[in-house]
Amino acid sequence: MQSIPQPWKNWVVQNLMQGVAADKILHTMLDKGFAFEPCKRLLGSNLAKDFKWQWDAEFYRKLGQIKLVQLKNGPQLQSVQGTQLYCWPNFLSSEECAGLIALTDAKVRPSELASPTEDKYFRTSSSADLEHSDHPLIDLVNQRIADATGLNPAWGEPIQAQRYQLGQEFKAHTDYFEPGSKEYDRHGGARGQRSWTFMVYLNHECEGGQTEFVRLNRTFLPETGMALIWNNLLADGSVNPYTLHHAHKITAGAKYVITKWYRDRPYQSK
Ligand SMILES: O=C(O)CCC(=O)C(=O)O
Ligand SMILES: [Fe+2]
Repeated sequence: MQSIPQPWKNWVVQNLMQGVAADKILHTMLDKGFAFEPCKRLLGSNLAKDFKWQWDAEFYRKLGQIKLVQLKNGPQLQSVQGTQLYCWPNFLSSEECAGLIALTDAKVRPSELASPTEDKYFRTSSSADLEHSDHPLIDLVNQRIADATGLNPAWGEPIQAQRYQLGQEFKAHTDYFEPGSKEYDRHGGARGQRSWTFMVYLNHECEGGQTEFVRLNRTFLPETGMALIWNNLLADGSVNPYTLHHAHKITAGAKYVITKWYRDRPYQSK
């Protein structure tokens, strides 16, 4: 899995051959969501040695070192392949989960897709944006996530809840936006790429509904209050395809989760 797809590599070479300045090529790539480090490697000596960019390897190394990584009795690292994936049982109490389920039921609408797909059964769940102003419980949960991660809340999207009823699922997808795609143009840009995902299961009164990281060979069964936390980016800032995951179909009951996605820039809603 290459961090810059071959067609984009060809595009870079063509531009260099036509005499386009390396820093101009670089800025186009950055605007399209490619990370600085792999672009810098690709451009090699064409780019001035002292070219500086805030979102460099050091930036993503720090972004990868969230607080929970350092907690001795905290969540456990679950995965291989250089992916940071943590599981944290009892992150929320069952009372807190029940409160969030009630808020979700009061607000749900059909879920949207970040990337267009021909498959209208790709994501069949319902979603609800749980805003700060909705209820003090949302503030409490946002605060707990901020305390647990040390991530600046300004870089987080509002919490979003998902409800899956019988037969509903979210097929294998990544939470990051594909660099170089229309999806990145629409959702990334000034608001940045998705970095960390902080997800909490709100119930386990269901069959099916497991979350499978299909390229990591890791599957999690819903457990009330348990958090799954993963970094969608690698240490050099490029997207991590190993984070591909599938929320399997519900075969009995219903499943509820909340998700907070973080960006790699301060997030401002449109
Ligand atoms: O419901 C799950 O298990 C995963 C949800 C998810 O992947 C998402 O909302 O992006
Ligand atoms: Fe997801």
